[in-house]
Amino acid sequence: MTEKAYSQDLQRSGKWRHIWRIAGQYANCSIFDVRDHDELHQILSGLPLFPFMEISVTPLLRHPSAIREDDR
Ligand SMILES: O=C(O)C[C@H]1C=CC(=O)O1
Repeated sequence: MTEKAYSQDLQRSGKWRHIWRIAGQYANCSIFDVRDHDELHQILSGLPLFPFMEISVTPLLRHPSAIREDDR
């Protein structure tokens, strides 16, 4: 499976909620909706380019001042 197909399948499933290109870089900023660290690791390590990637992970949670009920 290609990187694009793998990513788009996960986007359709709702696990990979956002993918944004970082302007001026071959890099992206993505938001995943996962159960736990283990699920995130399984998803990231399944990327065909995983062995060549530099990934940093920042856990996020809903902000108490957020006004939208559903950020999807
Ligand atoms: O282009 C990228 O940012 C790398 C990679 C991540 C998802 C995808 O479709 O390609």
